[in-house]
Amino acid sequence: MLHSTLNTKAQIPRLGLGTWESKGDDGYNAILDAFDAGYRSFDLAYAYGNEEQVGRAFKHIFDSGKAKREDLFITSKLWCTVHRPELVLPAYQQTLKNLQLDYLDLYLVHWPFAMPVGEGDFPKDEQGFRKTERVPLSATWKAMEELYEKGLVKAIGVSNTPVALLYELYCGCKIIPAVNQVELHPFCQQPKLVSFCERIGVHLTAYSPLGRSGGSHAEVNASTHPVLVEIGKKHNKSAAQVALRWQIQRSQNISIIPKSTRKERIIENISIFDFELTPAEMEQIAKLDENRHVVDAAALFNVPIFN
Ligand SMILES: NC(=O)C1=CN([C@@H]2O[C@H](COP(=O)(O)OP(=O)(O)OC[C@H]3O[C@@H](n4cnc5c(N)ncnc54)[C@H](OP(=O)(O)O)[C@@H]3O)[C@@H](O)[C@H]2O)C=CC1
Ligand SMILES: O=C1CO[C@H](CO)[C@@H](O)[C@@H]1O
Repeated sequence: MLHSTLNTKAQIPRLGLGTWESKGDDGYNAILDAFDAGYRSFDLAYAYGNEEQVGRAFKHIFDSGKAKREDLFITSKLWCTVHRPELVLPAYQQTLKNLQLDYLDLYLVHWPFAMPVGEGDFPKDEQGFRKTERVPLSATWKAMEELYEKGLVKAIGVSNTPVALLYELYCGCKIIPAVNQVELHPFCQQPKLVSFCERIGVHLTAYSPLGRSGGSHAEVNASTHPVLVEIGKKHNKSAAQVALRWQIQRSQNISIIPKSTRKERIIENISIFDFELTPAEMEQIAKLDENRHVVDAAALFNVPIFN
């Protein structure tokens, strides 16, 4: 497995397993199937509501003697309802407990917006948007820095953080985020964010790298797009594999976390390290960018700072 080096000097695998909507037995089995297929990085979040079964799957792997904790790179995320600084350490400890782990390799602030505590995980305002609360990202970040400085977590980072907010944080913080996890796929390439993160040494993890495979937006389906299908035919690979390989070649500073709970796709998605796209093919894919997001932050939070 290829790795990128984070600004903490830790090595992050270029490919990991996404787990949003990996629920119940499917979620449990996906972790085991991915481990057997060679995945060593796993992207989790409190908000995915599956920490219990994911944690059981890790325990099974460790108990079987097939891997030690240090062989895996495990990421999870601080949810929006616990951004108040005094809630960050308890939230981290709760996640560790749910996952039956002693530490995380990477803990991310899931969104740069806070939501009020005590009203459930997804409080809504009268208009149906996620209800926000005024907690500055810098205050939450200070509490994240404390986790890192106490040695409780190996690296800290952010997610869904656009250039302006990231720059503000970067200028004022003690510990520069190791990672910004954002939406990146052929139809949403975010070139300015990619080059800015490279410049300031913040690694990018590409979420929804298949454009959710048309899950919620049929028009951004990386597993059926004709240009990707055609390129794939030349390499005897699927369109999904071409979309994933493109990100591996696009920048050394990007890792990808495709999600699947189907064993054959879990294997398909990691089988991208035995072929190479030509410069002309890379160029063809670069032209597919439409800045089309499947996760629309403004629609979720009613905070139009993104596009
Ligand atoms: N930080 C954040 O705010 C966010 C983080 N994420 C993270 O990123 C991960 C990946 O993103 P996600 O939104 O899940 O979307 P992906 O782009 O990874 O697409 C997942 C969808 O594609 C299908 N799929 C997977 N592999 C293939 C394939 N080879 N061919 C065809 N279809 C395929 C899956 O179905 P099936 O399972 O049936 O195979 C699933 O419906 C998430 O799971 C999560 O961990 C995602 C969104 C936001
Ligand atoms: O991580 C996530 C998975 O997808 C959700 C729905 O689009 C996002 O809101 C969330 O940030």
